[in-house]
Amino acid sequence: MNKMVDCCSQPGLMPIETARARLLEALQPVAGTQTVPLTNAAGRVLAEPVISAVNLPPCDNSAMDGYALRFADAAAGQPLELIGKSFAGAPFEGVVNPGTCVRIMTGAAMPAGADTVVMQENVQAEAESIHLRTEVRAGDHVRRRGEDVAEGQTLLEAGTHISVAHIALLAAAGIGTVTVKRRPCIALFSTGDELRQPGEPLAEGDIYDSNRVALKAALQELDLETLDLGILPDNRDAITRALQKAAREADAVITSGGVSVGEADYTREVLEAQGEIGFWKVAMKPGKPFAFGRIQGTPFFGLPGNPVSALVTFYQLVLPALTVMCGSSWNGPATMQAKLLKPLKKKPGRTDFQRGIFRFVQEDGRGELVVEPVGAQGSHILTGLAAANCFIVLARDSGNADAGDTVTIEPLRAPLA
Ligand SMILES: Nc1nc2c(c(=O)[nH]1)N[C@H]1C(S)=C(S)[C@@H](COP(=O)(O)OP(=O)(O)OC[C@H]3O[C@@H](n4cnc5c(N)ncnc54)[C@H](O)[C@@H]3O)O[C@H]1N2
Ligand code: MOO
Ligand SMILES: [Mg+2]
Repeated sequence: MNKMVDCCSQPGLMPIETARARLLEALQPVAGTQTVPLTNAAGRVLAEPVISAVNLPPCDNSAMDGYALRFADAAAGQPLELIGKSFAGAPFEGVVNPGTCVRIMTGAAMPAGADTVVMQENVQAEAESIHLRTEVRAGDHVRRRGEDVAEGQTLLEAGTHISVAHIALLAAAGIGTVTVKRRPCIALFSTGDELRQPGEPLAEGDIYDSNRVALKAALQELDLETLDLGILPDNRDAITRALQKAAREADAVITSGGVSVGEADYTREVLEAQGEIGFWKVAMKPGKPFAFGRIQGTPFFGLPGNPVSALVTFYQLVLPALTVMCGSSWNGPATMQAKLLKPLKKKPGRTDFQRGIFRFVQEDGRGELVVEPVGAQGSHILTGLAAANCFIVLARDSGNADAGDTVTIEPLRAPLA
C-alpha cells in the first residue's frame, strides 16, 4: 500500500486540485466564432448546435445483397417471381406485388411493396424465380428511414469538441460547413541568459531553449495559434515589454523560467509589479513554482524553467485552462489503475507526477496493467519523460510505494502509439 502520512502539506503550497479548480473558474472561452469547411473542423469546438435537415438513412434500404420481398409471401413457402433489380443509386421503380420479389444490393432502396430482405446465401435462385431455403422474420435486413437520425434532430450540441466520428456524422447529414469558436492565440517566451536557439553555437554555461520549442509544438498539436516572442534575457525591462506586447496581441501568455526564488528569477516579480498574481506555488512535483496571474487582464501562466517541470505543469494545469478558453469543458484527467513493478521513493507533501511506462500483460488467461518507473526522475531528466508513456500519479499525502502496490497512472498517449 502507499504509505499515508498525517499532515503533510508544505506551507504555502496550493493543492493541485485547488489550483486546477481556480484556473477552471478564472477562465472563460474567448469571444468570436468562425465558419469553416467540415474538412477543417476536426479539433474545433462547435459554437452552435447542428440540426439535421435530413433523415438518416434517407429511405428504407437493404443491409444485405439478396432479395426484397413481402414477408407474407415468405411464410407461404412458394417460389417467388423475380421482376427486377434495385441497386444503390439505381432503385427499382416498380412495385413488389404478392408472389414477386426483386434482386437487391446492400444500400439499395427498398422497392414499394417489399418489407423484408433475404440474404442471397439463403435462397435458391433460378433465372426468373427464387426459392427460400431458410425461415425469414418480418423486416429482416431492412435499414429503416430515419433510424439513425430523424429530420430536425440535434446532431451535435454547441460546445462539442469535434472528432473524426463527428465529422462522419455531419458529412452523412450533408453538412458542408460548421460554425466553430475562435481559438485563443497564445503568446510564448522563454527567459534565461543561458538559453540559445537550437542550431546556434553554445558558449560555456549555455544550454538550448528546449521549453519554448516543446511548448510551441504542444500548442500546435492543439491547433492553437502562437505568438512566439522568443528567448528573453533575465532582465526586468525586457520581460515587462514582452508581457505588455503579449497582453495587447494575444489571448493568454505562457512563459518558462524565472518563477522561483533565485536572484535572476524576474518573471513572477515583473508580473506582480505589472499585473496581478492569482496564485503561486503548487503542491506538485515537479512544477512547484508554477504561477498564474493576469497582465492587463490577459491570463498568464508562468511555467518553471526545468524542462520536465515545464511540460508537467503544461499538461496538468495549462491544458485544462486552454480547454476552457477554447470553449470546451475539461473532463480529465483520464486515469487508470496499474500494478507497480518497482518501488518508488516519495516524500509526503506534493502530488508527484513520476514518469513511467505502462503495459498490459497477460498470464494464465488473466490480464492486468503494470507500470514501471522510467528510472531517474529529476526535473532536468528529459530522456525519462521522452521514454515515458504515462505519469504515475502519487497522492500528495502519500509516501514511498512498494512493488506490487496499485497506483494511479495517467496515459500520455495511446499505448500502441
Ligand atoms: N532555493 C530554492 N531554489 C529553487 C526552488 C526552491 O523552492 N527554492 N525551486 C526549484 C524548483 S522546484 C524549480 S522547478 C526551479 C524553477 O526555476 P525557475 O522557474 O526560476 O527557472 P530558472 O531558474 O530560470 O531555470 C531553472 C532551470 O531550468 C533551465 N531552463 C530554464 N529555461 C529553460 C528552457 N527554456 N529550456 C531548457 N531549460 C531551461 C535553467 O537553465 C535551469 O537549469 O527552481 C528550483 N530552485
Ligand atoms: O518542482 Mo521543480 O519543478 O521539481 O524542479
Ligand atoms: Mg530560477
